[in-house]
Amino acid sequence: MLIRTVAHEFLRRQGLTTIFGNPGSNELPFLAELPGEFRYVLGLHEGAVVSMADGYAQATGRPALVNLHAASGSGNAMGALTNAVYSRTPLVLTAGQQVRSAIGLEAMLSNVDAAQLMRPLVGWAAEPATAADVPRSLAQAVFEARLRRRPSYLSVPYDDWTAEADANTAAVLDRDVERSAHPDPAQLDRLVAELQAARNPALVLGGDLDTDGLFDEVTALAERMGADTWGAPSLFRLPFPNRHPLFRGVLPAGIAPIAQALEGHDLVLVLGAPVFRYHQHEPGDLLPAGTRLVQVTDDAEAAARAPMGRALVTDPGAVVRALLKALPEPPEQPREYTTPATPAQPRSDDVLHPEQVFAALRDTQPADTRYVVESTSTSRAWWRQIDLRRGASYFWPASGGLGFGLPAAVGVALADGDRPVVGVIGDGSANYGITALWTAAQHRLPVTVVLMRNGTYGALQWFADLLGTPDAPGTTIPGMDFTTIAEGYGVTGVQATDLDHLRALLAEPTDTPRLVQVDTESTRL
Ligand SMILES: Cc1ncc(Cn2c(C)c(CCOP(=O)(O)OP(=O)(O)O)sc2=O)c(N)n1
Ligand SMILES: [Ca+2]
Repeated sequence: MLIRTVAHEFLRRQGLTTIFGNPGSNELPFLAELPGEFRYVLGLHEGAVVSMADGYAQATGRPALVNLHAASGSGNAMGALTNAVYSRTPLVLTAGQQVRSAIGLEAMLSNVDAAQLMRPLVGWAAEPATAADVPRSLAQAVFEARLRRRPSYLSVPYDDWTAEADANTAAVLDRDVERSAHPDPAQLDRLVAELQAARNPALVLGGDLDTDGLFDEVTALAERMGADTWGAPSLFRLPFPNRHPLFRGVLPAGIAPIAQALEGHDLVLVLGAPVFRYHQHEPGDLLPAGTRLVQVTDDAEAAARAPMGRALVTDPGAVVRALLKALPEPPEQPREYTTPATPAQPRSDDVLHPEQVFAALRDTQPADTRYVVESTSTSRAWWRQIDLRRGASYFWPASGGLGFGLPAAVGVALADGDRPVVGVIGDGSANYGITALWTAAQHRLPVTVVLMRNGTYGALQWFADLLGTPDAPGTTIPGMDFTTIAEGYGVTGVQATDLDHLRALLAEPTDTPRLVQVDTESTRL
């Protein structure tokens, strides 16, 4: 039996039969003789490949397999990989390497120090010392990704795949690794006592809770506590209904504004989030005077690096379920969802305000739509208008690395055809993952891309104001027409001419990929 055969069989048993990739000659010996259950999703750039896999893994809730080309391909993947690191997506990255005898003399396509290239982004990286160790190393890459909830990377010299496997090599086929982490009863008792003693506790909820499928339990916990509930700053998934009467918004990503937002709360319970994913530097007090913070996360590194508070490293889901058991039921309260504000109007009549676009999506798209959003200056408008009441409804680039949105929308659509998928993509962001349109066309995916064309890197213009650098160059991007770019990749492109036309376009269901371009006013974060 060949090493390749053992590797394919191990991947099949682990359910890793969808390969997101862009191949070079080094990868062909791995991709040969794939069993029938496998499918290969070709992306035209490694950034798009990784972000498609990221969206797919987040939507399926399982690891996803990626196959990249040596150094050039792996290097192209790094930007997209930063998002997968912070959304804690268990991607298994494999990459082809030159034949063993040619690596040292740096023949073409040698990845000279393959494992080193991908650190510190990946949680684990290796290149097996012998062909016989390839299947075990592949298994380790899979288990490391799952256990660390962080991408892993394995580089394999391409002459290894056709080496003969021995009985020990094949032993890996029966392996599996599980982990369970439950809080200690004393830790729980202490947390319950703190919550019951708190005068005015607040909840801060992180994207990990939605990744873990805890949307409904967390909503029940907030109602049980009757607590003001916030989304964690730089939120990459929505773990709570954003129009729920207890929802106070997504915390701003600045030190001082977070402390201001939490004013009046004597205890802040952070679930499934780092403390905190700050962004713009707005120095100030970390917390209001007298406020205590408790963080519950299974991300030990996030717990270790927090600048304040106490952390409990355990499964947040286990804590949520335990608190639901321990805290008394409140009197029945009507759950009156909040009504969106009237959408803001643009300053000129040849563009729409982003709030008008988002209100149109809210009013026309099915309630179970999944949104993949990468439009960096319109977040305030987004949360003022959208109404999301289900889990796995919102995906955002977790490290802020652009190029996630368009490919991830394709990956989410590939994962689950039961829920409609809409990408809300800025005209700047679109360019970093634009090739994913081609993959969407090839797979005839029913995904809608709303292309927000404001002719600027709007978020950077906001930062330029904040940083006092209004004269910085490189923040305007005029003259692009994504309807023709989309057509060039095989996707129908339509220009929305006004609000009524946009609403009519969005109200039409689609069974093929389409891009709807809308001219919008450049707004501030
Ligand atoms: C890979 C990459 N390159 C550059 C940036 C820097 N950047 C850039 C270039 C932004 C502007 C995005 O423009 P957009 O058109 O997508 O959205 P807005 O106009 O709404 O800001 S926001 C931001 O952080 C980034 N985050 N990631
Ligand atoms: Ca823009």
